[in-house]
Parts: sequence; C-alpha cells; structure tokens
Amino acid sequence: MAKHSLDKDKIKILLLEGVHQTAVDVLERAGYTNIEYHKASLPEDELLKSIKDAHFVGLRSRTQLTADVLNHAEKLVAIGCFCIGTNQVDIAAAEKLGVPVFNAPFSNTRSVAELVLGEIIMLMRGIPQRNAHAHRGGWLKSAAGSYEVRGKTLGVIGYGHIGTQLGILAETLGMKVVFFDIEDKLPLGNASQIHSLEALLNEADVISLHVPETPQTKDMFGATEFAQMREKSIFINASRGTVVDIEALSEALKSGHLAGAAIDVFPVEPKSNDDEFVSPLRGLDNVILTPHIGGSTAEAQENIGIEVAGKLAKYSDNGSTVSAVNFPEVTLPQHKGTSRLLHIHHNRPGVLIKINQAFSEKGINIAAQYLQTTADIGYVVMEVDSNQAEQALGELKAIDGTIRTRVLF
Ligand SMILES: NC(=O)c1ccc[n+]([C@@H]2O[C@H](COP(=O)([O-])OP(=O)(O)OC[C@H]3O[C@@H](n4cnc5c(N)ncnc54)[C@H](O)[C@@H]3O)[C@@H](O)[C@H]2O)c1
Ligand SMILES: O=C(O)[C@H](O)COP(=O)(O)O
Repeated sequence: MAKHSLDKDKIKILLLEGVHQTAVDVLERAGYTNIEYHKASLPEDELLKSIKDAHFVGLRSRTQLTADVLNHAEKLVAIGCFCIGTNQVDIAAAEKLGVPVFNAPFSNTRSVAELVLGEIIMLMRGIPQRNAHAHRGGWLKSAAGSYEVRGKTLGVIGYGHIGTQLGILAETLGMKVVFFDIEDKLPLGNASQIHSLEALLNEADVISLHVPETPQTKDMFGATEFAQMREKSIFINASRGTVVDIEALSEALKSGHLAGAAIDVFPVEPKSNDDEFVSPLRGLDNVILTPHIGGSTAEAQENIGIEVAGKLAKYSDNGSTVSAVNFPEVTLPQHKGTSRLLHIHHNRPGVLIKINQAFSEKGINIAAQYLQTTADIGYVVMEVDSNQAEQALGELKAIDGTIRTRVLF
C-alpha cells in the first residue's frame, strides 16, 4: 500500500449527497478510514466548516463548490463529482488552486437513455394525462392523440454519450434519428446530423436535450425555439434545468402547441427531499415531472461509487490524473524503490528548467520525470531516491511559480 507524507488515517475525505456505499468500500480498502459521510447536501455554513480541513471531497449535482467555498478548503487535494455533470464546481478556480476534479463520464449514461426512451413512448401515447384522469376517477379510452413511436422522428440536441445511446435505442424501435451538436459527430446507426437547430426543430416529432450546462447552453431553449418545434410535438429535458426557459415551456404546453413534455431537471431544484418543489409545470397532466433522477438507478450509483472513489484513491496514492476534467492528464505506473514527488505550478516558461537545475546543484538524482500542462498550470511528477525525498520536496517548494507539492514515499 502506498505510503504518504501524511498518514492515510489523517487524510480526511468528505462525502456528500449520499454517494453509494461502494465509494466508502473502495476508499476503505485503499486504507482511507477518516471518512465524513453525509446523506444529503450541506447548508453552506456547514459545508464551509466541513470542507475546511478536508483533503478530498465527493459530491453529486446539488452541492455548489464555488470559488469562495474552494478558497475555504485549505487542505483540498482533489474533488470527485459522483455524477456526469461538473457544472456545480468552479472547475477553473479548482485548477488555479491545483486541485483536480474527477467525474464519472458514462456510468449513468444508460440509465438516462432508458428513462428518456420510456418517456418518449409514454408521451407519444398520451399516457400521463390518461393516467392522471384515471386517478381522478375518469376514463379516457380513446385513440385521439395517441401514436406509435415507429416511423416518428427523434431530434437529439447534444449528441454525446447520452444522446448517441438514446439514438441507438430509439432506432431499435423504428424511429428516425436526427441530431444537432456544435461539433461534427460520427452518426451512429442511421442517424444524421443537421447543422441548423431551427431545421432540426422543424423536422422532429420529439426533441430531447442532452447538452452540458455551459455559458453557451444557458437559456439556449426559449419561446423562439418552442415556436420552431412542430405543432403537437414532444419536448424532453434530462440535461440541466438552466438550459430551458421554463416559463416559455409552460406557455408552449398551455397553448397546446406542444402535446407533452418530460422534465427531470429544473432551473431551481429543492435542496432536499423535505423541501417543496415549485414549478410552473405543476398541475399539467401532459407533463411527466421527475425529481432529477435520470441517473439514479442502483446500477449507475454503484458503478459511479466505484469509478470516482477509485480515481480519488489513485490520485492520492500515485498521482495519476487520468480523466480529470480540469487538469493536465498524467498516466503513471506504480513506483517501487523510489519516492514520487508531485509538483503543480503556474504554467510559465522555465519552471522545469529551474527544478532540474535545483536538483542537479543539490545532487538529487531524478529516476523518472513526467510533465503535462494546460494553458494555466503544469503538473510535474518525479521519482527520486527515497533518502533524498524530503530534501527534494524542500527544493520543489522553493521553486518560483509553485502552487502545491506532495510526496509519496
Ligand atoms: N438528469 C440526470 O440525472 C442526468 C444524468 C447524467 C447527465 N446529465 C446531464 O446530461 C449532460 C449530457 O451528458 P453526456 O454524458 O451525454 O455529455 P457529453 O459530454 O458526452 O455530451 C454532450 C454533447 O453536447 C454537445 N454540446 C455542447 N454544447 C452544445 C451546444 N451549445 N449545442 C449543441 N450541442 C452541444 C457536445 O458537443 C457533446 O456532444 C451532462 O452534462 C449532464 O449535465 C443529467
Ligand atoms: O450529472 C449527472 O450525472 C446527473 O445530473 C446526476 O446527478 P445526481 O448524481 O445528483 O443525481
């Protein structure tokens, strides 16, 4: 088991939002026993207290790690988003602090795609309103507004992991798939890319959003886009609530322009299961409302727990940053017989030369060296004789431009 400059039982891991037990198991198996576990997200004052001395933090989509919160986290080494989205973390601020952010880029992809597929079938048949009617003692036995999905056109906006998976599943039901993406994408199956959002909206019977939350996608769907959708078409959003103008969606549904919708994510979501859900969509029988559970299946949560906890443990144990979303990616073999030094610095010319010069002047032999950079930071990993590790760490700390350093014995 890797030995650290700090004993593993002193490394505090803060886990929030009820991440799956598999995460705790993976961390404990790796020797990390100082785990503070919370079933829900924390109010900001409690978060600030708990994160102050945490070395690692694990969260899902609810906890907001703003630059301010991160600046309170004096000992933070890495962040694990136990989900796909990383928009809840100020990843640029984390990068500047030398803190890598990891996520689970595809462990819940299938869960979202299956949910959306089911919703397409339900909405095309007008089931939500018939179901609601029956619960009130009504009996809407009629074929009016009820259609097979076979032969209909699905328009996917954001043809990434989820969008492509959904497209493949929809094709197996006989749907035609068209998609819009800002990047040129390889169409899977018989799907085809349409480069104009308006043209896609004009063509599709069902629109499903699968874009990340970015400055460009914020409010990307409003009254104009709903008006461009076909009369009596269906709208689905399981991406992020900030992407859609929810009032405009409500209007498009109330006017009858849209036949139905399924919405899993909202501009403002309740902070806990005890808070009230407030939305202009409440009470609309033709809308399926789900409480941000697109990725909430047993399979997805179990896999996410293993994947993200594994990435945190690996970064802690050997410095590997593979698949970090904001950090230079370095793949590292296990180190044996040497100590590994990790050096995160501002990406300015000459830092590596200074390190090598300092080591050479002090007679510190470098057995291996790896370097990766982003526009803002550089990440150097070096292996030195264990009996020179402390001295080497001191030299590294003195290098101009250093953000942080760590040693793994
Ligand atoms: N409801 C849930 O529980 C749930 C679960 C998982 C993911 N999500 C959300 O779904 C999003 C998508 O997940 P993914 O794994 O498919 O992500 P991904 O990164 O694999 O795919 C996103 C796609 O959107 C495209 N895109 C980005 N900006 C765009 C724009 N302005 N217009 C058109 N296309 C654009 C990208 O090029 C990419 O192809 C996540 O970022 C997350 O926010 C929600
Ligand atoms: O980004 C994601 O993976 C989803 O939004 C799921 O987030 P959750 O883990 O908070 O449900």
